[in-house]
Amino acid sequence: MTQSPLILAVPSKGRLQENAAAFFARAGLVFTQSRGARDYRGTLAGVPDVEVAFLSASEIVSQLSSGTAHLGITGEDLVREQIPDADAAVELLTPLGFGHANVVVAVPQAWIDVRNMADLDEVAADLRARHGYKMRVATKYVNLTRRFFAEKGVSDYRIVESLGATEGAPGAGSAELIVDITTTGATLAANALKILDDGVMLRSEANLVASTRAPWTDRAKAAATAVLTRIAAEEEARTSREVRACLDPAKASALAPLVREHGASLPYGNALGREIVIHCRTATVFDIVTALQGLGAQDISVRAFDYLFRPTNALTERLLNRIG
Ligand SMILES: Nc1ncnc2c1ncn2[C@@H]1O[C@H](COP(=O)(O)OP(=O)(O)OP(=O)(O)O)[C@@H](O)[C@H]1O
Ligand SMILES: O=P(O)(O)OC[C@H]1O[C@H](OP(=O)(O)OP(=O)(O)O)[C@H](O)[C@@H]1O
Ligand SMILES: [Mg+2]
Repeated sequence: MTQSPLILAVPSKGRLQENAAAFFARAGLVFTQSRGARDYRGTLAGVPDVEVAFLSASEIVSQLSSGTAHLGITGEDLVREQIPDADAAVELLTPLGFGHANVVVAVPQAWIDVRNMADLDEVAADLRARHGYKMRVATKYVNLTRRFFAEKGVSDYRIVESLGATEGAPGAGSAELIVDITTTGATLAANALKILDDGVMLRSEANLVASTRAPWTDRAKAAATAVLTRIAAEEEARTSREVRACLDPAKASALAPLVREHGASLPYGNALGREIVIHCRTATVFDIVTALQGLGAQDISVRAFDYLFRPTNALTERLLNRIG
């Protein structure tokens, strides 16, 4: 029996598409897509055993949850909303630094006395007494809303499921308040809504997510390791620098403590000759240069890398720890 390949789910539209494609490109992972009318499938150039599925952010969550896809990029908001037992079904391998958005509770700005979740109890009681109906919350984040409102002890409300333009609901009279995602706040402001002081339910961003339920064959594991190793090597490169210098061998004994003090390393060992090579975090470069100058080092150079492959990386370890 042939072992199934790795299914990598990538956003094909919407807010995450461009950034996700750029993220893979940075890691030298290039899609070769055969995007015919119905064939939203592709491969990764030069990485065997990977099948790329181009899907919407929300479909990616469904496929990770069911185990149809092994790895995917999607928003944490959707993971938390769509998967009841998210921590069992998926592993968030790493946040990606894009797709930032907060899931928030927002009410009309005109409600000047309503500032926090506790104030909603009064609103609910008032609506009931004066108009005889339950306070209505418009949202597509039904599960997140139920969980958050329960935590805050607000129970006298009903959810009006919204499929889009949620911010318009209070103005249209179909709900009193909303739960939705916001980034700049422009849409909330345009609809004269304000976020409650304790109304930030989740700070979300795009994540690289692994499914624990997908068929992790040896073939899929090997392909995932190849992909994650490249991603990790790009990140390691971006956050690291190489410092080279010419140092009097008589000063070599001062190198190990210098490197230790700055959390750096001597990847090729301590100086035998005069040339020394240090790998360090970007932020520590100039402190290290100064320290080397203090030792009388000369012709100090600092270089960036394209890729830096370490013997192990946190991404692959995280995945293998989880899927065994
Ligand atoms: N304004 C935003 N800025 C940055 N990221 C956002 C923003 N809105 C949403 N996102 C992130 O992108 C994910 C997908 O949103 P997107 O708008 O692409 O699709 P959607 O609206 O959920 O679905 P559909 O494309 O089917 O309408 C969201 O769940 C969230 O994680
Ligand atoms: O705080 P802001 O920067 O104004 O962004 C928030 C808006 O962005 C998203 O909608 P999107 O444009 O993705 O349209 P959608 O409702 O069709 O998802 C979200 O649903 C908000 O409506
Ligand atoms: Mg959207």
